[in-house]
Amino acid sequence: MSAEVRVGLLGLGTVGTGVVSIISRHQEELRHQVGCPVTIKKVLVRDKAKPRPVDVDETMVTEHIDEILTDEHIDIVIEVMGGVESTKEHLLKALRNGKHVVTANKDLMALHGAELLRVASENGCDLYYEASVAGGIPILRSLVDGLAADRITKMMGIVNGTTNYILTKMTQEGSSYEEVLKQAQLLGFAESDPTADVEGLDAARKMAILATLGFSMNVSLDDVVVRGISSVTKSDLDYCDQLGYTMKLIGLAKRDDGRVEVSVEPTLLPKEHPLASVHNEYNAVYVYGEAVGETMFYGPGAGSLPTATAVVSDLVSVMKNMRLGVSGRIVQGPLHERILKRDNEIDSKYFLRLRVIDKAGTFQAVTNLFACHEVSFEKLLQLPVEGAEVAEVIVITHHTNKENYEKLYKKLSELEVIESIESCYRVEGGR
Ligand SMILES: NC(=O)C1=CN([C@@H]2O[C@H](COP(=O)(O)OP(=O)(O)OC[C@H]3O[C@@H](n4cnc5c(N)ncnc54)[C@H](OP(=O)(O)O)[C@@H]3O)[C@@H](O)[C@H]2O)C=CC1
Ligand SMILES: N[C@@H](CC=O)C(=O)O
Ligand code: NA
Repeated sequence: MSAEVRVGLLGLGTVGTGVVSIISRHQEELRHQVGCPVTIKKVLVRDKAKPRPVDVDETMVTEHIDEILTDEHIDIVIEVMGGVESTKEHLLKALRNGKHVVTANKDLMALHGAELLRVASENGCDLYYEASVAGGIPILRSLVDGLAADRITKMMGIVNGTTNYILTKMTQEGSSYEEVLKQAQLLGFAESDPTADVEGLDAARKMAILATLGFSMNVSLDDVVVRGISSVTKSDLDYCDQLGYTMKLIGLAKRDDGRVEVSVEPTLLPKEHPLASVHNEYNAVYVYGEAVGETMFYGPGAGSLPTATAVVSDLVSVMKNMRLGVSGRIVQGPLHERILKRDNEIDSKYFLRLRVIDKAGTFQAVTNLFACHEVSFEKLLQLPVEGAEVAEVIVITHHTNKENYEKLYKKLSELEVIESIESCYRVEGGR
């Protein structure tokens, strides 16, 4: 190992500027841990002329990625620029050129993680990606190291900062969806195209990564059932509140008898549930292991310095491996075959908001359908709608399986006395 470790940084946006700042401010701590100074040698940006909030020597900044990927003096590439296909090619090139890689890119890891890890291993290189899931929370290393002895059966979490920020502000301050999304973008939480955040795809990518590591099986993005928050309304949030629930975008990965379900959807949690009090851009992941029982990991899931902490901590791991001569340790393939649960094996409670015609017999028609599908009520609320001959019926069901629920939903949508199904959500926690 040379007298200093030289880093090439791809990207100088929200996360990249955090990385520069931590490496410069915490140089003493870093040097103490790895035994030599850490230097950023080159930084890739799209537009050199753009003003930057951190001090970076102009001569270090380039718009040409090959100046980093082929520089034989660069030991480690940090990728915080985003992108999938071209970024994958760049990182493969870096690995084949013997450079270790640290990335925050969940889009890339969820789609091409297995290939990148294989190429890293073939080239004796490390590839770390802690920042890709739940920003500053050290969740991947907790699964891989801290809980290595256990068999994980459930992971449930808030893994997208932007949507949690939006739902928090809509619930607590009555702000509008559009207004809060703009704030989340300004604060640097949202992706460059925030569709991935609000439609649940960003969280789905993270859940695929978590399930792959936690369950030791190849869980792909296509295996994740995804629904975002863009259709959640203020009235839904008000009803949740009245019924004692909080709405969160919940990522769920469950394993029962070797079969798994992985989903991301807006979900009602009882207000006393530990995840219900995770607000703003904060994330939290609940992990259940057969031996350890319940554990919970909490922290900032997005933002410059928190995310950069995960990136620079990975950098420290890479440097320690270099010093010990154990870089590119054999990557273990998955232990288990990935078998998805069938719908009749997926168990949950559900919230339904129905707009019904307010006349005699309606209620009975609705309750009959529930009974026919073996779905029973845990909570039921009927409210007249002012100035209209309709009423709103809000139901929280007892536990049922997804197959029954979906059959019921279809029949409800065809029932004459139901004007519309305004909304439906999964309900977790509680009895
Ligand atoms: N923001 C966050 O809180 C978190 C982000 N991440 C992930 O980290 C990565 C970076 O996110 P973030 O910092 O927010 O993104 P930004 O959009 O803020 O920054 C991206 C940076 O990469 C540069 N860049 C992008 N594409 C290219 C390209 N083709 N060639 C050269 N330079 C390029 C941009 O250059 P220029 O400045 O000139 O435009 C910019 O400096 C993403 O993968 C994201 O998903 C992960 C966890 C949290
Ligand atoms: N856009 C993401 C950033 C971190 O992964 C989020 O909001 O969580
Ligand atoms: Na993390």
